[in-house]
This record gives sequence, C-alpha cells and structure tokens, in this order.
Amino acid sequence: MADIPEGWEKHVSRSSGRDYYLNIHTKESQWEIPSSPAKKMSQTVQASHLLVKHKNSRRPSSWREEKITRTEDEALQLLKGYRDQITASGEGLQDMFATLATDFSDCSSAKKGGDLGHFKKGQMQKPFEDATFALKVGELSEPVWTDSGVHIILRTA
Ligand SMILES: Cn1nc(-c2ccccc2)cc1C(=O)N[C@H](Cc1nc2ccccc2[nH]1)C(=O)O
Repeated sequence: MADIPEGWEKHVSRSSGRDYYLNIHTKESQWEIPSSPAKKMSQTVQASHLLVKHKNSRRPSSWREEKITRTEDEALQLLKGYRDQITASGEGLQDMFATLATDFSDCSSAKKGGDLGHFKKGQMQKPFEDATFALKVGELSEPVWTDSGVHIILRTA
C-alpha cells in the first residue's frame, strides 16, 4: 500500500467499515485519500462569544438595548465581571458561558447561547479570528476588541 502523506493516519469507520483519514494535528477527518501533508492548523473553528457593546460600537444597538450609551471602559468592566463568573464556575464553564451569553450578550447570537457555529479564516473581523484560532478547544479568551465592541470567546471545536 503506498504510504500516505505525513501527518495523516488511516482508520476504519466502525459504522461503515470504510477507510478514513485522520489529521493527527487538528483531529479533523476525511474520507478521501490525502494527497498532501496534513495541515497543522484547523481550517474551520467553532466558537461561542459574549459581546458587550459600547457607545462607539459599529452598531451601538442590540436586542437588549435600543441605544447603547455605556463607555468602552464600562463595557470592559462588565465583560470582566462575566469572565470572572465563568472562570469561577469550574466544571460548569460551558453552561455558565451559555447562560451569561444568553442573558447579557449584545450579539444576536445570544439566542443560541453565543454559539456562532463554524467559521473559516476571512469570515470574522480579524482581531476576533486571530484570537479564536489562537485558542485551544475548550479555552476561554481574554477580552478581545473589535469594531462591534468587546468580546470573550470560548472555542468549542
Ligand atoms: C457574526 N454574527 N453571527 C451572528 C449569529 C450567529 C448565530 C445565530 C444568530 C446570529 C450574529 C453576528 C453578528 O455579526 N452580530 C453583530 C455583533 C457581532 N459582531 C461580531 C464580530 C465578530 C464575531 C461576532 C460578532 N457579533 C450584531 O448582532 O450586531
């Protein structure tokens, strides 16, 4: 059997018995026989976020508040408070994050507990993308500033 390119492992699907290929760096899998070495960084990530907007945000309005007037520093202090609650919750970090994002995030993704789904590079504002791709799965970011406001990000995949 011809060797497969570096960074890939050949596995057999338990459900279908078909061969599949696992990227040992990103844990992403594919059915197709790889033709090039496995990439060391995920192409897509999944993340949830909690956004606190301020009066200078790109759109200083949200489902929570028609006209957002808080200052940037007030937004940061609020966000740090939420982050402290989340990090204090230990095992319940994911649940606490979703609860606080649902109640307090100024992003319309609040209705999904802050979950933004999967996204690739080039889809989100650059500071947000850079921060998310730098996180390990399950890791919570420090406050991240974008034109929308200030966020904390939980990488979930
Ligand atoms: C990028 N995105 N996804 C959703 C979303 C996702 C899932 C379900 C519902 C809404 C909302 C948004 C969005 O841009 N929301 C903006 C705020 C915002 N700005 C962002 C910048 C980067 C990442 C997420 C961000 N969310 C808004 O509501 O004013």
